[in-house]
Amino acid sequence: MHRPRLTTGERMGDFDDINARGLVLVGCGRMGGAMLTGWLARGLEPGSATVIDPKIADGWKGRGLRLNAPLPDDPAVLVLAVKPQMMADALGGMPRLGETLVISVAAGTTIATFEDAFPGAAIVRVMPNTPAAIGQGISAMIGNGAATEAHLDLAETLMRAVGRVVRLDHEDQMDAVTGLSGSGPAYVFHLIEAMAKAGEAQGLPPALSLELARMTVAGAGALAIEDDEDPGVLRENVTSPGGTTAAGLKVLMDPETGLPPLMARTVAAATERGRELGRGGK
Ligand SMILES: NC(=O)C1=CN([C@@H]2O[C@H](COP(=O)(O)OP(=O)(O)OC[C@H]3O[C@@H](n4cnc5c(N)ncnc54)[C@H](OP(=O)(O)O)[C@@H]3O)[C@@H](O)[C@H]2O)C=CC1
Ligand SMILES: O=C(O)[C@@H]1CCC=N1
Repeated sequence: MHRPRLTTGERMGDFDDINARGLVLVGCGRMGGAMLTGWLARGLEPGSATVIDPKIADGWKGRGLRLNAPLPDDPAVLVLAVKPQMMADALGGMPRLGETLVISVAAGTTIATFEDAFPGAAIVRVMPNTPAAIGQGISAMIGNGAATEAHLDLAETLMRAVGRVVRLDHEDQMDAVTGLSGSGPAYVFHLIEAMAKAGEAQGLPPALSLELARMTVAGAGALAIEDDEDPGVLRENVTSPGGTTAAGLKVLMDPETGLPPLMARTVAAATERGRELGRGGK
């Protein structure tokens, strides 16, 4: 099975340069907050992190972070984690930075937009996902022409602190990545909801049905990683000839009405929305 290059795990020492020069995080909501949690757990010194967010959540206060403080002159990295629709505002407030690597995790917003805002800067566009909050994310990244291997390694160090990392060949893959793995956790959570409802429809109590659905998705996901086996083989391992799974999959895998065409439309819609946001859509 073809697998892209994946890296995971990180040594504490890899934050040395970031701790010395500083990290700036602009936008500390769901995604920025998830990443910051992982970085602090992996060796980012709180006093090296300047966090800019006008409505910073109370949970971040009193932890030694530099909250809404003046930016350092030449931080190692500036991470932009505001909504694409807020990006122009956020960029408008940025001072000129020295040799700082600029990382954006925003859906849609293109490298060209950041090149206009930070002429000559090394820029890495990253698409993470929220399982980063528990170190189980997957991030895809691509750099601009000014981003050296050292810049890409620095971005990878940060993203490896919150999960696995894949490098893309072209920026135009980023919208499909967003539609698949960036948005994907929401699809999986909805799968849990739909399975739980389906169990209820067959007479199970709601709490029991939700527990069965949640652990089934979590366990199957963990097995898919641990076993390193093609998911089709894992599926066949569950499917006894003439058994219950075969009866269920006949419905789920129907090429006209089953999950494949539905998932194709789902990922296509999310991908197209990423493209729209990239064109400046609101
Ligand atoms: N959530 C996800 O699963 C993923 C999100 N992303 C990307 O991450 C980015 C952030 O998304 P998410 O974390 O969900 O959004 P959130 O709204 O949770 O977080 C964004 C934060 O930025 C704050 N903010 C708004 N404007 C500014 C500004 N000018 N300067 C500093 N902070 C500002 C917001 O404050 P306020 O609420 O007051 O506006 C908010 O706290 C988006 O670009 C999204 O595409 C990428 C992958 C996955
Ligand atoms: O919904 C969004 O636009 C963001 C990007 C990927 C996940 N959340």
